[in-house]
Amino acid sequence: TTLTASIAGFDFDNVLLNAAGVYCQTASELDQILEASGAGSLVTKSATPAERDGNAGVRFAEMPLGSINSMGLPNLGLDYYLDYTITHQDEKPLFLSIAGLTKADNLAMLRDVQDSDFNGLVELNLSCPNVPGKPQTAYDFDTTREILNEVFSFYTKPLGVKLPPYFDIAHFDMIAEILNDFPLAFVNTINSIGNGLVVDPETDTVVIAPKGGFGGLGGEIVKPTALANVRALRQRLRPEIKIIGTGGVTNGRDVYDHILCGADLVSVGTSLYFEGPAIFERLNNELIAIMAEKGYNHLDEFRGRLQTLA
Ligand SMILES: O=C(O)c1[nH]c(=O)[nH]c(=O)c1Cl
Repeated sequence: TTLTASIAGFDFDNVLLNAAGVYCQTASELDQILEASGAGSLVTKSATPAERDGNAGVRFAEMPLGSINSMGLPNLGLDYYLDYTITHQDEKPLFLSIAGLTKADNLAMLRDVQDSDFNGLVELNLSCPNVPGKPQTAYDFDTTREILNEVFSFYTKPLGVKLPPYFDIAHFDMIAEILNDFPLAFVNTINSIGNGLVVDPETDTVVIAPKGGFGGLGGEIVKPTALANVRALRQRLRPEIKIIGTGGVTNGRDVYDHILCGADLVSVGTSLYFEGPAIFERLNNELIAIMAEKGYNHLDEFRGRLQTLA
């Protein structure tokens, strides 16, 4: 059974990696993903130009069927993650995630990466829901087109975007129309479902401190939305734009479902947070078992082959 996939000429020897933000804040965490058997790649915590503390107070909580977070983009700054990825980029194809708070910050960071020795893939995060006062960029279609226009006026290395979930067929059409106009290597869908609210039944309070308890949802609970976004974008995007499926992966069947909906790579967030990097080997083994049951030897035999009903 081969679990290979490729994006922008990079060959991945298996389809799994971490979701940006999970297990990827420090070199120590990143090393654990890099060395984890079953992880084909890694992505760094979304970087801003300078180091950030992020939001104050309790900012992550487990809930039934998933997690809620309002981290607020805590990160060690672009140079830290650029150093890490340049150091390790010959070991596996790597993703560097960036999330500027302004268009100017995104463009400045991309100029730095363009001029650096990093030759891996950049994931431009247009979907952070947790910076107070900042909207999720990719819900603003005009701004998204404007940013991509400026990015591709100078950036020539492989680049993809991390998208928020969309919930309206018209919005799938609109974002795909924009993305198809650009030489994107991939899209990663979905980011957390923004601004959910969880109540602690013991205390009648919210469970995280920032923003009055509103935070991004991840885990099992988001799987149907994640699969819908993977499927809808696969149906609409040019085939050259690959898809990283993220959201709701807890077992091999979830990985299989993301691929069936069209994903080329599959990333794991909430479950990785709770289980640790050993999850990658488990997920790969479970995926291989499902493929064996179905007589598949390669992902190409079922990628994107979700059937509709007559
Ligand atoms: O609060 C965060 O740091 C965060 N949290 C998320 O769930 N998605 C993101 O893209 C980011 Cl940047």
